[in-house]
Parts: sequence; C-alpha cells; structure tokens
Amino acid sequence: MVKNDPFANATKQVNDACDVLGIKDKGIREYLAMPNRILRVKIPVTMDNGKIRVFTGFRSQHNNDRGPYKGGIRYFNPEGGVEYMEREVMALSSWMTWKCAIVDVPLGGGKGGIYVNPKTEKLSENELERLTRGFAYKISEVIGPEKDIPAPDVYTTGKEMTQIMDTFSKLNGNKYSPGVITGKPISMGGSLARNVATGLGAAYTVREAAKAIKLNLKGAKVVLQGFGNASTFAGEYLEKMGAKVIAVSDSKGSISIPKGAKVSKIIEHKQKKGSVVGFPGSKKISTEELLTTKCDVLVPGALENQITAKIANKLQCKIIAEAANGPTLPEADPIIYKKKILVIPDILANSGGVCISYLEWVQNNMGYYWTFDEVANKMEKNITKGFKDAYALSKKHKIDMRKATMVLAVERVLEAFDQKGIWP
Ligand SMILES: NC(=O)C1=CN([C@@H]2O[C@H](COP(=O)(O)OP(=O)(O)OC[C@H]3O[C@@H](n4cnc5c(N)ncnc54)[C@H](O)[C@@H]3O)[C@@H](O)[C@H]2O)C=CC1
Ligand SMILES: O=C(O)CCC(=O)C(=O)O
Repeated sequence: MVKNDPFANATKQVNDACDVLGIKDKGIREYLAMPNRILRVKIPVTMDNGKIRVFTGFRSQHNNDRGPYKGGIRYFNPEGGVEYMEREVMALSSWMTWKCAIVDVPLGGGKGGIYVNPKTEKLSENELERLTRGFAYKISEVIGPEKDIPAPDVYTTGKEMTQIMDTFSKLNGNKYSPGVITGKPISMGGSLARNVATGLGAAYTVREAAKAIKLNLKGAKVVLQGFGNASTFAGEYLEKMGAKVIAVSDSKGSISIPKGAKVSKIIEHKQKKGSVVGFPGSKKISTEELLTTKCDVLVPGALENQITAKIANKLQCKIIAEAANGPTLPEADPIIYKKKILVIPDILANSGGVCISYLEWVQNNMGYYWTFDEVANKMEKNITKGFKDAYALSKKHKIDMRKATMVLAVERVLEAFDQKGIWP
C-alpha cells in the first residue's frame, strides 16, 4: 500500500463517472480503470566513476481503444519511492486516456518514467544519456509510431526525446522514425508550438472559464505553483490576456510578489540563481500560503496531491486551472465545488500538450509541417470545445467539472470499446 495512492484516486474518478452514467457492471468498471500493461524495467548504467548503478523505469499502457497509447516520460523520485512511482505512472496513464478523449484526439493513454532526480542527483550529461538510451532500449519493444508514442514530462526535455528517437531508430535498422516520440526539438521533426503547448492550452481554458463566470482577466491575479514548462507558459499567456502573476514556486520554495512581476523577469532570475526564491521585491512563503493566496486564478503546475481537504477549505481563488496532473486529492473536490470555485480539471487544463503532440505525430507521419498559428489554432479549437462540452454537462447534471469531463471521456472510450468488442 502506498500513501496518497494516485492510482486509487484515478480509479475513484473512473468510478464516479460510471456512477453518473449508470454503469453498474463491475467488469466494465475494472476494464476502464486498469492499465492494459505495466512494464517495469531494470536499467543498468555505467557511471562516470566506472561503477554500475541500476535504475528502475516504467511504462504503463492504460488504454488504446481510440488509438495508440500516448503520454509523457518523467524523471523523478517521488517521496514514496519506486513503489509509489509505479502507482503514479499507472494513474498518469489512466489520465492520459481520458485527456485524449475529452479533447477528441484519436489516441489512448500511456505514461512512463525513471525513478531518478537528474537535478538533485547531479548526473553528468553522459550518464543521463546512457540512462535515457538504456531506458529506450528496454521499452523499445512496446513503443512505436503505431503502438505507443511517449513525450516529455517532469524533468525531461527535447534532448531526451531525441535520444529515445535515435535509439529506437537504430534498433529498427536505422529506420528514421520521428513518429515514435513527440516533444522533439524542431530540428528533429518537432512541431512548432509544442514547447509552449501545455501552458498555452491552460491559458485558453482559463479564458473560457473566465467567460463562463464573467471574470475579467484584465488585471486578474494569478498564482503559479511550479515554474517549469507547464506553469511558466501558462503564466506568460495569461499575462498576454491581461492577468498579473503575484506568487510562484519551484522545488526550492514559494514566493509572493504583492505588486506582481513579469514572468520573463522571474525566468531570468531563476536562470541566474537556480530558483525563483530571492526574486527582488518578493517574500518567501510556505507552500500552503502559496496555494491559499487570495487571487483570481490558481494554477497548480508542479506535482500531484497538492490540494488536500485542509488546503481546499482555505482556498481564496475563483478558478483553478490544473496544469499539473493530479494536483487535487478526491477529498478536496466536494469542498471546492461547495465553495463555487470553478475547477478546470487536469485532463482538460493541461491537454494542450497532448493536442499538439498529436499534431506533431500527424506532421511526422505525413512529412509536411504546419506553421505555429496553424498548429495553435487547431489545438485551440479542440480545447475550447472540450471546455464548453464539459461546462454544459456540469451545469446540466449539477456536477463538478472533474466529473463532467470524466463522464464525456469515459463515454467516448466506451463507444470505441463497444465497436471493437473483446478479442480473442
Ligand atoms: N510538459 C508537458 O507538456 C506537460 C506537463 N504536464 C504536467 O505538468 C506538471 C509539470 O510538468 P512540466 O512543467 O513539464 O515539468 P518541468 O520539469 O518543466 O517543471 C517542473 C517544475 O516543478 C517544480 N517542482 C518540483 N517539485 C516541486 C515542489 N515540491 N513544489 C513546487 N514546485 C516543484 C520544479 O522546480 C519545476 O519548476 C506535471 O504534473 C506534468 O505531468 C501535463 C501535461 C503536459
Ligand atoms: O504530449 C504528450 O503526448 C503527453 C504529455 C503528457 O504526458 C501529459 O499530458 O500529461
């Protein structure tokens, strides 16, 4: 048993959706909840000092009824250890299934990672490359452009995506296979706008949510938890819509900037000092203070299990845009709903990333590339439709947005499952 088991949370969300849909059949519920396959691999790496270190990696393939498995690869060392990480990737792969369904991209759900923290463990570039290629080798049998297409996630970047693509191509008789992975640099067959996609998509969903509750984004106050790919671009695009960032955090701490600050200035500071902490004019605060800051839009954009019941009771925001996966515990959802805070659940708020990953894969498959605007506009259509569908359903059935998005997503996956049936 792991504490705060994310897979138990993901399963609860599936069951909640089944309750709304009147699905009582235990077999169907189990089919929807459980991953199709979980691969756990041992990755031996020769470290720079000549010693061998063995790492553990995972790939969880949740559901491929609507298309090939799709989802990121993270390099992280969650507090609960390797066993927690296995449950974490299982949950994350489940959320990928529902995410692809709610924004209607024809892909399924997968997720993977290695239990390692490249930042705090200070692996050299060579060690990291050997680890990445070793992992790619170990999962090479289960991934592929028509099977399972990984992407970046926490502490992985275009560099690791390139190394995985290159390893996979070499293992397949040097067949150029850009479609095996997304989030690649542009020079490696990546898509324009993928780098900003998760944050941009989150900003689009906030714009729709703000319209729905008649909140003017001009001058709206934004709090960002995490200061990586998802949250910085969410902050930058919200800024472009007129909002102002007044508190941020990273793994080293949280700060409040009462007067607000340009995201680009905070990025500059982090690049120089290694953290957002110490930003001129800011005050160090606790994680709880960050999350419960009085603001208009709270963007939890780092890790799961951040908004507990205790935090939920103290929240002072109008919209929560879950740029991270699984930031809210199930115990907090009813409290937040009662407080009339509009939650844009993770599977919708951060789906811009997978939307543009899908478009990257499409471009790789056809060998023809679109402009930034073409890609961003396609994503905007999918994500705003996803928001509107879910919002309408939440109002119709008087359910929270998490249940509403899950209901729509589960329905779409079940439709595909019903068409195919079980074989053999
Ligand atoms: N990169 C992508 O395209 C997508 C990412 N996501 C989700 O967004 C979240 C963040 O991922 P990325 O931005 O890609 O990762 P990243 O590696 O670019 O950034 C992670 C950030 O989280 C911060 N962080 C780590 N531990 C923290 C803690 N305890 N408190 C506060 N901040 C902490 C780090 O300092 C860093 O700023 C994850 O939940 C990920 O699954 C979701 C969809 C797509
Ligand atoms: O871009 C992708 O394929 C998936 C990104 C991801 O891991 C996520 O949306 O959580």
